[in-house]
Amino acid sequence: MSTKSIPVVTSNNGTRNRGRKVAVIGSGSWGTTFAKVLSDAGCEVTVWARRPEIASEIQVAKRNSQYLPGINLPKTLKATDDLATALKGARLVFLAVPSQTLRQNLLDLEPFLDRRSVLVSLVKGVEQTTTMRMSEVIIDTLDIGPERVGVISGPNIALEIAKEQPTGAVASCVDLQVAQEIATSCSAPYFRTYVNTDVVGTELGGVLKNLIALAIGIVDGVGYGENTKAAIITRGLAEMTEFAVASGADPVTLSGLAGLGDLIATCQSPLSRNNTAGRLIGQGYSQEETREQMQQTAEGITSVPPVLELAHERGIVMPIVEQVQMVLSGTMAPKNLGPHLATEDDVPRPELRLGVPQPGVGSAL
Ligand SMILES: NC(=O)c1ccc[n+]([C@@H]2O[C@H](COP(=O)([O-])OP(=O)(O)OC[C@H]3O[C@@H](n4cnc5c(N)ncnc54)[C@H](O)[C@@H]3O)[C@@H](O)[C@H]2O)c1
Ligand SMILES: O=P(O)(O)OC[C@H](O)CO
Repeated sequence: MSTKSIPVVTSNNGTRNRGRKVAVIGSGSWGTTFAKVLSDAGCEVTVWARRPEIASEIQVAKRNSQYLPGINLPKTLKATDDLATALKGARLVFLAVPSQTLRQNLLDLEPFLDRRSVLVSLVKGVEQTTTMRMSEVIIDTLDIGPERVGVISGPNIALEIAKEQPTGAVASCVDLQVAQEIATSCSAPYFRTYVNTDVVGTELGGVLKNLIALAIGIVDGVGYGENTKAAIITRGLAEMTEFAVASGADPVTLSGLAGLGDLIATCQSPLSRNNTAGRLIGQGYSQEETREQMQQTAEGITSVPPVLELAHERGIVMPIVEQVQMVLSGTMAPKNLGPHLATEDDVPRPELRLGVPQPGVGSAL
């Protein structure tokens, strides 16, 4: 056997990002992990933590033992509980807080923002009270143009990435140059970031896969096997695509990392909080008991009602998401969730239609 050494894949972003100051708002599992990615890509990173004890543990011990047990964070990573300190000199500001608190967090940080800064959402939820996507919440709250707002999404289970297991993501902004700047800042040797300008599709991929992962968790909790799960994933992708296209997304985005890629990761991983929440509900725990058991954010649970509200407005049928809603509200037993009850057809329908689903031209579902 040859003893030749195998070349190690490295990134030159360490030098490309030299001197680039960035801030990460939120120090839960994803905020802390993403701060590590940015640091490993060569950026000068400061994380803002709401709780002083978490800021202090990251700053001093280079650990976040509540969210990333056993992970050593980069020596250069800084943390603070002071927004002004975190945002000083940051051209890129990455947001990693729960979707339902983002609006208030933005109001709090607005006085300290550089006027040229770009805000990048890492959040995969919808605001319940307004049904807005996170990029819309940013634009609405800060009254800034879409060229100053980006989104990053993809198959990104935090703990795997914190262990430097390789994966990819997409950085999206209506301005391609800004998307490229964001992608450069977070391209580390184990984290490959692609670009697109389809903010709607990139963002909705991350929101909608959580709802399908809840369904997968529910049937897993019931004890159903791989056929049921494969059918839900496949039909789930069709629901996601139809909803996203009706919202203005490019269907191609939904077959990329932010759509299919993230759907696979979230539906397969026992580390996924949405998958886990679904599993607990499938095992018979109430929504309240499930919330109590979950120590971390499961965005899917709060996104179901606003997504269905938007689907009804747009004339989109989402049988799997409707079933998840019925299970969550206690009007359907978890064992009844599955593609067999999704529709009642007089005449069996074709499985797939060629071409792109068009809003208002009959449902692909
Ligand atoms: N964890 C992942 O693998 C992952 C990956 C990609 C995207 N995301 C998305 O990132 C977002 C954040 O998720 P997470 O995994 O970091 O969640 P988490 O539950 O691990 O952490 C949430 C953080 O927000 C803080 N927080 C709670 N209320 C707050 C408030 N009012 N103001 C400010 N901070 C508050 C918590 O203290 C915690 O630090 C979610 O939208 C999630 O979908 C998570
Ligand atoms: O743990 P979840 O279910 O919030 O999923 C985490 C990420 O979104 C996976 O990409």
